[in-house]
Amino acid sequence: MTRPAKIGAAAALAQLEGWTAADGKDAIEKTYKFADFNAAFGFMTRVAIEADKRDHHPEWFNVYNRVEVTLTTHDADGVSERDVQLAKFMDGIAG
Ligand SMILES: C[C@H](O)[C@H](O)[C@H]1CNC2=NC(N)=NC(=O)C2=N1
Repeated sequence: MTRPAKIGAAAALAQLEGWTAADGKDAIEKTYKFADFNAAFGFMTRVAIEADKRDHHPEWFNVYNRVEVTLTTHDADGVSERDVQLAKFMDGIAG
């Protein structure tokens, strides 16, 4: 796989809805809320399988029905198009 280019949080946010820039590092964040833990963990499971296929993984934190996600690309030292694509996948299945 080729090394991804850094596009930066601002360029990523221009292509997304409901995401914000992280404090202190070049990353994008979103908090998803689901009906209950089952729905939240179902979302995480679907994302986990897709993320592993892409070899591009989220930083995330879950309590009950809430999933806080941070996306960045270590190889790019910031946000890349891979983060935009994973964010769009997450938004597409979050319902
Ligand atoms: C060694 C491993 O393939 C790399 O660390 C991959 C894995 N998953 C990754 N996920 C994310 N979000 N960013 C990366 O730079 C990244 N790099």
